[in-house]
Amino acid sequence: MTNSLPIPVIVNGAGGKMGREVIKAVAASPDMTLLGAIDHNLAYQEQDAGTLAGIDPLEVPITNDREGMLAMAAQEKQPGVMVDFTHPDSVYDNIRAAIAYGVRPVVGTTGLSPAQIQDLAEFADKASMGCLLIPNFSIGMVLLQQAAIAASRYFDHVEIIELHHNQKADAPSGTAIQTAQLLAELGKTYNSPLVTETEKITGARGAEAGEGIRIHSIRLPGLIAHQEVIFGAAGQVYTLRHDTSDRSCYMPGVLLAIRKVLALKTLVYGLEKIL
Ligand SMILES: NC(=O)C1=CN([C@@H]2O[C@H](COP(=O)(O)OP(=O)(O)OC[C@H]3O[C@@H](n4cnc5c(N)ncnc54)[C@H](OP(=O)(O)O)[C@@H]3O)[C@@H](O)[C@H]2O)C=CC1
Ligand SMILES: O=C(O)C1=N[C@H](C(=O)O)C[C@H](O)C1
Repeated sequence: MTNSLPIPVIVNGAGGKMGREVIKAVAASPDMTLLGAIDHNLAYQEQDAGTLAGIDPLEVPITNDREGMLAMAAQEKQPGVMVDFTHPDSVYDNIRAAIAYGVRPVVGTTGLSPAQIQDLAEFADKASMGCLLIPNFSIGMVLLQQAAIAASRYFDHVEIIELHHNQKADAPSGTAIQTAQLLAELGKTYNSPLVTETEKITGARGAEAGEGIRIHSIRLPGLIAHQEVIFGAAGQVYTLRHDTSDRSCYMPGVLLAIRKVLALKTLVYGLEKIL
């Protein structure tokens, strides 16, 4: 039996689809306490985070005062964690602010550029602080990516299709970009063209994500988050597919990341690195 204090957690983007799930998951975790809930949407100000998430009140009012909340976390006996599910436009500033206050970021928000990630890695290094950037918190997606890496030894042709709800701000998805990176890092070039291709409508062949890998993004109401990695070779097609039917699938990964980030001293990218 351990008598260590619960991990103080701040949720940024608390009123959003993922923020509400995280509030429920943190509230149900005995080794964590919800210290604060941030959201810039004025409609949520002062609302109780628990009530908004659909559980019992937690006596944590939602605020848009990020600096005040981080300053409060910096006063805690235990190092705090900020879970960020906000927006591609704000996540970079949120991460820098958290690190500056000694609060460890666990980041699900996608859309950071490679230059921003590099800059944040240097910032975390200088501060000797852990920071987790996780494009996808579901175990199923890690397994799909591992299967794709295994398949790439035998297939030279691959394309990625990602399908999401139509409220998603960034395209392609962070997961699709990471999947393409994992395949590109294996040191081969895919999809050598057999003919000279002409796009009659720009974008018809998707976006080139490096080493010949193409990503196609679909946005429709009715979808949550889905990805296919399709390999082709003479006479056969091998399709890997992951479907999200409920955002609760991300929560075991989020809780694991909150626990793991405290022991890190650098920025780490990808759930597979902490499993
Ligand atoms: N890594 C993973 O496993 C997953 C990652 N995601 C990513 O997480 C992010 C959020 O997704 P989702 O919850 O669906 O999005 P939502 O739009 O449902 O939620 C985001 C919330 O954050 C608020 N917000 C936006 N900007 C700020 C800011 N600067 N400060 C504080 N609050 C802010 C929004 O308010 P308002 O609406 O008023 O702008 C909204 O309430 C996206 O980048 C998405 O791709 C999503 C699912 C899984
Ligand atoms: O916006 C979403 O919903 C999701 N975003 C992440 C991404 O961009 O990869 C993770 C998951 O696909 C859900």
